[in-house]
Amino acid sequence: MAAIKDTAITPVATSVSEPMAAAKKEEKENGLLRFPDFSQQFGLSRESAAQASRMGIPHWLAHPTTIDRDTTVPIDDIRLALSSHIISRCKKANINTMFAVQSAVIPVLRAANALSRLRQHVRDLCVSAPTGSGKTLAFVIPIVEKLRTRLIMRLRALVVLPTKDLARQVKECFDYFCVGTDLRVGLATGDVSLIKEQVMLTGSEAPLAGGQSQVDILVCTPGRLMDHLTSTQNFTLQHLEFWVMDEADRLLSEGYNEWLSKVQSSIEMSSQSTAIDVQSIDFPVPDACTLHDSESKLDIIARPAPRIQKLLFSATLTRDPAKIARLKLVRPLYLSITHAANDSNAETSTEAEAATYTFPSSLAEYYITCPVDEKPLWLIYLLWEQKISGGVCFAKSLETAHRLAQVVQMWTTSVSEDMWPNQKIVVAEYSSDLPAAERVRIMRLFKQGTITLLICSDLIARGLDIDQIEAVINYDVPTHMSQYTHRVGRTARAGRKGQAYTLVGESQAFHFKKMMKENGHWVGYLNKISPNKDILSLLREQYTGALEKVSNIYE
Ligand SMILES: Nc1ncnc2c1ncn2[C@@H]1O[C@H](COP(=O)(O)OP(=O)(O)OP(=O)(O)O)[C@@H](O)[C@H]1O
Repeated sequence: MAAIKDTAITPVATSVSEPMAAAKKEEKENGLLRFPDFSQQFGLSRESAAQASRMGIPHWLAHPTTIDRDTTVPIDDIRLALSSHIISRCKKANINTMFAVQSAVIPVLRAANALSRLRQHVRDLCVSAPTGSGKTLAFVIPIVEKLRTRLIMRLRALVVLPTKDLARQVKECFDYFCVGTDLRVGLATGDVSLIKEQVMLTGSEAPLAGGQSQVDILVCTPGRLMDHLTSTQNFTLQHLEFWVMDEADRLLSEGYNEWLSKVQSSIEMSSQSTAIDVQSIDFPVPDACTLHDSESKLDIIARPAPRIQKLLFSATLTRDPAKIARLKLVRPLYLSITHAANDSNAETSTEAEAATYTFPSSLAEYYITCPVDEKPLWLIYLLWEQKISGGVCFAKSLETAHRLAQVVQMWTTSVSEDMWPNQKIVVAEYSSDLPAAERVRIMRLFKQGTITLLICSDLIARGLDIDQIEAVINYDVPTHMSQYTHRVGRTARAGRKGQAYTLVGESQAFHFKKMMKENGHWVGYLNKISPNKDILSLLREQYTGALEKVSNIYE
């Protein structure tokens, strides 16, 4: 997810292949009109496709349309069909080419929007693309393009994200591209009171049969969306055209069960309520349907509601058939940004097929094996030896993060300056327990470089887009590949270089290696660091002192 920044960003290396010789029928239907690299060149083998079908994975999900992650397209390429408004906003943010995911998704959405006003034919889209590959702009740009010429304000785009921080980030991105248009973007995350949000969303009018909206685009978290569906007067999804689920696999996971069915039923109810007998209308004309509109009341009410296009984005999209079925997708198209070299790095063909996780090409990955009970010492060793600044260190729980931060802090204060020529380590704990203002302060100091290492739980493991993160350290070994993917994805974003280090306890080494191998991400990806024993024993002395001080705090 991205806030648009003023700083120059180096895009990934350009490798636009020739347009395909002939647009196939299927591609035309998808809106994939003669676009580069859209062949099924890295699709599943026949064998694994058969296996997918045995597992109940639908055909479309087992056969993604794949796009090489190094594909880029200039922003003024005719196939993107971008307006001068969007092009100038892009240029202002130093965005001169579209990344692979944007090059793939934007034409599909632009084509779908252009083809029919009623959009009855539109296909739902599932997009899987590596962390930091630019998924946010892939939906922000086409939505703004579609809506920026609208006449009246209605809630037409709903963007749902799992956390407040991510929602705020995406809202900033929409705000940036909406500058110079009449579009209004709302944020509903519970950061302000429900009443304030209600006034922001729908005003304070008496109930209107068709609802009313003061925003065109709403970025929200699932919990707050449910609050508005149940208790906000005039809040309606009946005019919705886009429903984006970013970090979709998270939104479909156990903890987020209820919201999906609530939104689905709200949409179904409103689509039924549009099938009104037009002769019998005697309720007040809904504001959202008529104000400033050139169309007549009957036109609007009699017309079927536009079909909502569901857009799912994730770096680790679920292939669980049951979860996917709950979404009730219509003619879904699955776009997957992947990497041809996945195949060449994998040891075996089974590994190549298992390589469903794609990582940024600018990411270097390392691991270091160490005794579990000495992990803090080895973390300190890594910080020192690898000269890590701008680092984020992930621990498995808030408690571990808290204790670890204390040990490292004690250690940094107990070593003499001359042990650290030209290197300063300033550590801060960053946790959901901290008040929001304190988190903002810590993040500001981190961005300024005053704090060099953030120690946290998985709070910011997903989606967060911070340029200054140069390295990620897995202090606790991730238990799932998707957890590993999202954590390390906080660095090496948008083509920038980044490093990921994993501290693997000796007893965890077997499972870590197994997980990586099963996911086709071991040989050629993970590099082992062998420690310098002399330096380690030098550091051990101060470390023991720091440990004692922390133990005293707890006694
Ligand atoms: N075409 C582009 N040119 C230059 N920079 C870009 C481009 N597109 C996106 N970016 C920048 O790339 C960074 C990562 O983008 P974004 O946050 O959308 O990634 P993401 O794919 O959503 O990652 P994650 O899966 O971790 O959420 C952002 O800082 C964004 O501004």
